[in-house]
Amino acid sequence: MIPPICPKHWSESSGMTSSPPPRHWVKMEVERPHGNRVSAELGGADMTSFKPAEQRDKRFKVRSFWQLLARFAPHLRPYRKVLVGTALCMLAVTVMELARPWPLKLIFDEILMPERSHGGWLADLALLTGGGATLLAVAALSILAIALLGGVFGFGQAYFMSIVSQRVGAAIRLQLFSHIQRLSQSFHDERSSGDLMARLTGDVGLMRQLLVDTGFFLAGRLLLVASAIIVMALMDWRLTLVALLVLLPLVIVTARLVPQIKGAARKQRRKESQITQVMTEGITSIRIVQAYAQEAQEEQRFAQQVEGSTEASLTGTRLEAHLERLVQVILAFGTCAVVWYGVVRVQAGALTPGDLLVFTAYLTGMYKPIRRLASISSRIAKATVCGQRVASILDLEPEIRDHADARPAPPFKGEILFDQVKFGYRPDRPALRSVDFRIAAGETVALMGESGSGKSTIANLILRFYQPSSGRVCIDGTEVGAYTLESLRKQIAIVLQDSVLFRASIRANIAYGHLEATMGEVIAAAKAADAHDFIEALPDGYETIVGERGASLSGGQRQRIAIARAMIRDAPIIILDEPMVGLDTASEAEVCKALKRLVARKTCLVITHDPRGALDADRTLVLREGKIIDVTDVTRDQERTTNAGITA
Ligand SMILES: Nc1ncnc2c1ncn2[C@@H]1O[C@H](COP(=O)(O)OP(=O)(O)OP(=O)(O)O)[C@@H](O)[C@H]1O
Repeated sequence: MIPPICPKHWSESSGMTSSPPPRHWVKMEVERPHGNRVSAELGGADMTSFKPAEQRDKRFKVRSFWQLLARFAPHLRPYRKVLVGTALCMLAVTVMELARPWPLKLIFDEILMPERSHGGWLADLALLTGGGATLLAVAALSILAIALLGGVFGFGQAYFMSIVSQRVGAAIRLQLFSHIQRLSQSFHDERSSGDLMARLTGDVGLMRQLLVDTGFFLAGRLLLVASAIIVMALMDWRLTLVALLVLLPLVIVTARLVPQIKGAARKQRRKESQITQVMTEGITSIRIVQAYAQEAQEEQRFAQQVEGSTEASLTGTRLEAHLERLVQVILAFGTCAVVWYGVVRVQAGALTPGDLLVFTAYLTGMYKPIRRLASISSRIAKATVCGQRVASILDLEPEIRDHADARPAPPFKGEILFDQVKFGYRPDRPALRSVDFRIAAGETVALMGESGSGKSTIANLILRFYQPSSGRVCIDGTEVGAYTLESLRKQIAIVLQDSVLFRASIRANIAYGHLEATMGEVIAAAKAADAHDFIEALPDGYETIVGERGASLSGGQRQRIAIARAMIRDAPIIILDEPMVGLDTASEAEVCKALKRLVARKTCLVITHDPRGALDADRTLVLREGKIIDVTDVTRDQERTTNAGITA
């Protein structure tokens, strides 16, 4: 089978390989009639370890938070003005934080204990206001003004920050989505959609939140700590040294515990991603799950992942709590030493009581981010894991892409040539062994053969989803690799056994084959596909939203919409992959009629098990174990087998 189509797999005649889809299409959800792959990946393997062949030698670049910031910093560029606004607000907030204890110093040194004043600009202010009640009013109103201004600038900072954070998150998500859409089939063969969803939703969201919010928080705190240290040093460098002494034990403790916290946070984040993965697979594959009555098994698998995540989370929380207690004790020693030595300095007349007040206030501000060291490290570790998971996808180059000298394909006549084509999805397992055939323009050729003989692989190579390991696949005498992917695929229309319908109107689903199509063209295509009458009979006609998974339509109706979609594309080459399998006799007759109209005067390759599905093909090619064998040979084989059976 050709893999089922959806935006992540391929676009059925969409030509979405190198230009982004129009906005109204991006929103559509994908319907996959038989649910997602339920495969060996069910165990929720850690997909960060995945490296496709072409990437195996590349070392992963993002290892630390700073590398992560550097990696995604270009996304900040469009928001330079907002960033300047954030920086200015941050600066103002820092100034307000620094100013906060000064009115109290004014009250202590110039109102309560003027005899201990050391002069300076506060004493000048006291003189200017005449002291007493006026000075007290100035001090009290300053407290209010500083708080108000701090609040206003703090709001501005949070507002600008959220703009940057949301926009950057959206840009990264869009970049990742576009990139995933352009990655080759070989990549999608190996990835579960659950893993990709986890990266697109959870990882990008968390990374954005932590990267921008934690980044700004750290920047703000660093600014405050640096300016507080400068002001403190100017006031009394000895006391500042005492305040900074606590850094030594802090460094020792954090050097021991932070890596463990980071390890636990990384593990927890990976487990959370696996939960999303298992959850997405369970929900998107609900038909298979219910059909096989595997709900209990899915629940168990989900519970296992939740348990793993809870354990990692508990380990992280325990380590964080441990570090927090230690930091608190060390900081308490620091505060104790500063207050002790500070009082000695006040008694010695080197500082005023107000100075000590400012000192202790700054100390609190300085110690605040240190106290949050544990949670910050854990957030940083999580952001790094998320960033790594996102960057590891963005770093992948599509295996199949336009060659440097690729040119747009001219309008095809439709001749297809396979010349000594060899190909294997895995190097050790050939799917095609030296395949040779030619389909003339306008010819309909049926491709038959037992399951696994390589029929869909031939279609995959015509669409250039994969690269042959040797030999040539040509259209109109030119190798498909010489054309740009978009121009090649735009001239091929496909209809599959399980046609994918998007969660959108029937009109939009048909127009997917040719986005600029007019309503008249949509109706004409539907009429040609024998779909017009049943569409008109639906309550909203062409505007009927196809229910999730196309549940409101029968298999035959879905197929006829898919045929209309291929019809509207008016492509010179049509590929039909078992389009009538699973239909009842009545639907089969209707679909067959529509298909015959679709393939008239086009080059058509019909993949089928059943001679009835060959649509009066001009020729039949038969594949066996990756090799073409002439139809007459097969007939002879069959006759021989039949005769042998009769003789026996
Ligand atoms: N994405 C893939 N990765 C690895 N092996 C694959 C992949 N797709 C197909 N194969 C293998 O390649 C061989 C040919 O597969 P292909 O799908 O072309 O057969 P087919 O004749 O179309 O079968 P069917 O009629 O059952 O759809 C098979 O052995 C199959 O297991």
